[in-house]
Amino acid sequence: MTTEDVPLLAGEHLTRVFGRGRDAVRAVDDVSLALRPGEITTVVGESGSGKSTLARLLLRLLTPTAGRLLLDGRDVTRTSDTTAYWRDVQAVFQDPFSAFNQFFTVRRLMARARRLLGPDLTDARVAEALEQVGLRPGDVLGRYPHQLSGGQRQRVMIARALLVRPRVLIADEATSMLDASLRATILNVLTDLRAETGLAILFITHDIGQACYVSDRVLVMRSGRVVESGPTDEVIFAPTHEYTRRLLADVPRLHG
Ligand SMILES: Nc1ncnc2c1ncn2[C@@H]1O[C@H](COP(=O)(O)OP(=O)(O)OP(=O)(O)O)[C@@H](O)[C@H]1O
Repeated sequence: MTTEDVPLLAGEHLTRVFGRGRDAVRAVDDVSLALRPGEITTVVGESGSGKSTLARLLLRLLTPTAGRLLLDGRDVTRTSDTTAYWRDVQAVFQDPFSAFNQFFTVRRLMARARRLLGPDLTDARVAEALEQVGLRPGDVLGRYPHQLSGGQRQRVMIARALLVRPRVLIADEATSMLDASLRATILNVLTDLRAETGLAILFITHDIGQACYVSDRVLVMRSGRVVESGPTDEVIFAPTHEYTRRLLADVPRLHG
């Protein structure tokens, strides 16, 4: 294998079981995936299919029951240095309002990255991250979360993740709480980032319509397993699995 073939971040046979014996749930069951620079990979599946558990495994917030996590081909499944890992792999979650401390201004929220960045966290770097997501620093830095729109809050979240200049961004239902037009804005922010920074993005959603809009590759999850995966065009326009067809049937405008 040449270095170019080595994925930026790869999960190999990742499995996570919760509980024991008859109550055991295989939330993620033998899932393999590879994230590459400048590519958006979407994981799609219904509620309970294991998407968030997979995200938490990839973020090293959970340890897999089996399987490995490789960063640049290096096994990082059980390395102790999560701080270094989180400089490379960052995340944005569903509800930006609950994730923020309501009593902190945007300036102070952004300053929390100091834990990972130390003195590298400069005003210029904060401004750069906000500009990358289309926000004007002067407009938002002094504001509290409730003084921002839902779309602005989600963009602040993305900016905060970008502060460390990660190479991988995991967006777990990052657009689900937003209405259709704001959702499109955030999806555009993600596609622009991919183009400008070569970021590898894992986009997690229950909505296969969104997968179609942004991604290069799609993995369809059901009951912890990947039932179908491949380039977006193939999965969306020539699905081979009955479950994928069912998900697509709920998006009439794609096939109508
Ligand atoms: N900490 C936990 N303890 C026990 N079971 C869990 C835990 N976390 C998740 N599960 C179970 O694992 C399965 C997958 O859950 P997960 O949250 O990963 O699915 P999801 O696809 O992200 O769903 P949603 O879209 O509703 O968030 C579910 O059956 C869930 O009940």
